[in-house]
Order: sequence, then structure tokens, then C-alpha cells
Amino acid sequence: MHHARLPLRPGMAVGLLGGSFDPAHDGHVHLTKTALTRFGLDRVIWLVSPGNPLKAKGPAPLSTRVTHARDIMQDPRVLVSDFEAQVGTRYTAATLDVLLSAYPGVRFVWLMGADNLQQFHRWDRWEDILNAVPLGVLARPGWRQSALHSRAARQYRACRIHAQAARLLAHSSPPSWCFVNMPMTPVSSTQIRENGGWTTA
Ligand SMILES: Nc1ncnc2c1ncn2[C@@H]1O[C@H](COP(=O)(O)OP(=O)(O)OP(=O)(O)O)[C@@H](O)[C@H]1O
Ligand SMILES: O=C(O)c1ccc[n+]([C@@H]2O[C@H](COP(=O)([O-])O)[C@@H](O)[C@H]2O)c1
Repeated sequence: MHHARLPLRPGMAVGLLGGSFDPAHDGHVHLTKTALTRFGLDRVIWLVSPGNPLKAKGPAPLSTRVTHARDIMQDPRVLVSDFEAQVGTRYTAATLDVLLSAYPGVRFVWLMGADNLQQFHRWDRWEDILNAVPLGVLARPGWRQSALHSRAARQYRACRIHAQAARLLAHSSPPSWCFVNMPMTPVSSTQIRENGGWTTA
């Protein structure tokens, strides 16, 4: 399980944004900047997935997606990484197992758009994820209500941190989660692919 060492130090609050990034777009940038500010994070790592386990169709080649993501996301606090391919994981729970043991003392927070919270209970070992790291959820067009009524949200209602206390999230003990609104960026990778803005040749 060798990987290029990530530049993280104990005590840092580090957001993890997993995604296909097929391709990366302004919505991802916007989510990341909002998360840095609202959750008081020191760093965000984009974990460019080798392939979402729930999606049947494979994405564009990993190196293409990483290169494009690095072009789009230019902020010294953000690192675009192919960590999952390096360590051979594609399930989030497994990725977190590796990260938590390799970087003790780092305060990881798993970030996601509200659409992902809605189907979060279908992820492999989803309750292990919630028990491993705090979860920071950012609103996305059309998904606020269904996300807040999702199975995970209902089951873990008591562990929700109010948006006004979002800066406590990285310092809270899991299970904990926080739902933060942000100005909507109505863009998606699906839309870009359908408009021919991204070719997977
Ligand atoms: N416009 C957006 N606003 C807020 N969150 C977003 C936005 N676009 C993507 N996200 C979030 O970013 C993460 C990674 O997204 P992903 O790479 O799947 O992009 P996507 O646009 O959702 O792709 P696709 O359309 O192929 O499903 C997910 O947690 C997703 O919820
Ligand atoms: O671990 C799982 O079972 C799982 C199921 C669906 C999605 N994920 C992760 O969620 C992130 C968002 O995926 P995607 O394809 O919607 O961009 C990405 O890091 C995936 O690996 C993880």
C-alpha cells in the first residue's frame, strides 16, 4: 500500500472530497471554497476516484481527469490526488481506513454534495464511515429536502451539528455531520458530458 506522502501534519483540519471529476467543474471549486471557509479547514484533498462503485459506466482515464482537475482547482490549500489508485481502494470506507492509520492526528472531514447524502446509506460500510470521520454536507440545487429526509440524515439526526456551529465540525467526535447551504452552482459533470464539453476518447 505505498503512496506518495501527502503534505499533512497532525492537528490540521483536512476536508476530503471524493468524486469521479469526469470532468471537474465550477461546482466542485465552489463546494471546496465554501467548505474551507465554513468548516474552517486548513486543506482539502480531492480524491479523484478510480471509478465510483455505484456507477456502471467507467469514467474517462484517471490521468486525464486528474490533469483537468488540477487546471480547474488552483488554490494552494487544495491538493488534487489519485491516492485511491495508489493504495488500491475505491470504497470510501477502505480509503478512510488507510488515511486514518497513515496520518494519525490529522482531523479529516468527509465532504459531499447534498445529492450524495441522499444515497449515502447505499455505500459500503456507510455507518463505519460516519463513525470514522465527521461529515460535511453542502447544499446542491434540488437536493436539500431529499437529502435532509434521507435515511442517513434521519438515523443520525441526533448527531447533526447546526450550520451556525459549522466550524466545530472538524473538532467534533464522530458520528457528527453538518449541513451547510451555499449559493447554488447548477452545473454537473453529466451535463458537461451531454453537451459534448468532455470527450472520453
Ligand atoms: N454543482 C455542485 N454543487 C454542489 N456540490 C456538487 C456540485 N457538483 C458536484 N458536487 C459534489 O461534488 C462531489 C463529486 O461530484 P462528482 O465528481 O460526482 O460530480 P457530478 O457533477 O456530481 O458528476 P455526475 O454528474 O457525473 O454525477 C459530490 O459529492 C457531489 O455531490
Ligand atoms: O464507498 C462506496 O460504497 C461509495 C459509493 C458511491 C460513491 N462513493 C464515493 O463518493 C464520491 C463521489 O462519487 P461520484 O462518482 O458521485 O463522484 C467518490 O469518492 C466515490 O468513491 C463511495
